Amino acid sequence: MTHKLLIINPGSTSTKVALFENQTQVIKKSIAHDPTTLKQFKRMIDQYGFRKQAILDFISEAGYDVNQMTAVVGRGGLLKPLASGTYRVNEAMISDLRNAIRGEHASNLGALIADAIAKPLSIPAFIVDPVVVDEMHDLARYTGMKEIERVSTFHALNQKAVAKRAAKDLGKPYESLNLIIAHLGGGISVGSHEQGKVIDVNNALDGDGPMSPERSGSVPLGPLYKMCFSGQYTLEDIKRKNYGEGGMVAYLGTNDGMEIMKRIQSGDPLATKIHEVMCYQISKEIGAASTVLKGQVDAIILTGGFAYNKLTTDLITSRVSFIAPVHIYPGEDEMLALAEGALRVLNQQEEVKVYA
Ligand SMILES: Nc1ncnc2c1ncn2[C@@H]1O[C@H](COP(=O)(O)OP(=O)(O)OP(=O)(O)O)[C@@H](O)[C@H]1O
Ligand SMILES: CCCC(=O)O
Repeated sequence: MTHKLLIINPGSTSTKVALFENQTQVIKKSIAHDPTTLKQFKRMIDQYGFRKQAILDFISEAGYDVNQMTAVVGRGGLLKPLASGTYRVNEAMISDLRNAIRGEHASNLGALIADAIAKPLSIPAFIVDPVVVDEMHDLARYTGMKEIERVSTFHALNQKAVAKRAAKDLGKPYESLNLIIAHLGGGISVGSHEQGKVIDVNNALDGDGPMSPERSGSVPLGPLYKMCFSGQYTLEDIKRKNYGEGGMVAYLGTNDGMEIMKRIQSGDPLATKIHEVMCYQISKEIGAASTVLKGQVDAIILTGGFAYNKLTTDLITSRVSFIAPVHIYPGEDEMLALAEGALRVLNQQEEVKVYA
């Protein structure tokens, strides 16, 4: 049987859309959203109608009929912590995403839009490996502040997909390998994969880990709380410094890796320095992950948009290759990973999970 899948992957600056016939991608587009248009929406949920219409317009302009779809699959958002897998979109999930119970993130729109398209067609809507997949071991959950617990929030979909691809290339089951996977995107997460489980990972959304193109990563607490109580900043100002206007954006005014590379090539000393700092911090996080895995590391994998850039991967490799061989899987496999997650359930190779 041929399953016709509509795949929806909302990101901070774009919505990626694809149609799949079983595992074959028929069309794909990354619909870029103008940052000034997005800024008009106060909350993420306010972008729902705008993004849904952009998806439907793309499908009809490409000459396809949404009525022919047999399932819709969205990227999963900030839900309660979950086991890895494929989940049917249900009312509990819709309600938690609408109320942003774990915060605002573009991926919250994946299930909402998938459900809105699927429901009138009486076809199922799914999410796969949302950003809250939680396989962390107990030790990783503690901080030094009793009131604050570490939670697992990372690029679970791409990390899991790339891990399985790398395992195949290494000729071993994912469940038999120890891998460190660094996703280098707009946000950065470094996961310690121990025999098929991500037992520790920095929280890519919450000021934890290395700086990224648009996030601050960890900063010393003392100066931060002085800033918070100085009266000079609102909570929103501080949040933006951590997320959206931190990292490369704070120092260089852009989160665009290509632009930063151009500046480096033209000899810009600040761009060169800040890029090196980001690579240094990523390498430190990889070093920390190697201790989580007690030095038993089969491979280090660099993935995400910045992994396309040789200067970035060379700088990181020069610091971490003593730990394990470094493999580069640039970009992301998220659309295929979403399609495959739905197909495993539709073809009854895996049981669909229920969000409660
Ligand atoms: N060839 C390249 N050289 C340098 N940087 C690049 C290249 N290609 C993409 N990038 C940068 O990678 C980043 C985006 O990566 P990616 O597409 O993985 O992230 P995203 O999907 O926007 O966010 P996230 O991965 O955090 O969800 C951007 O800063 C982009 O400019
Ligand atoms: C938390 C993973 C997704 C992101 O960095 O935006």
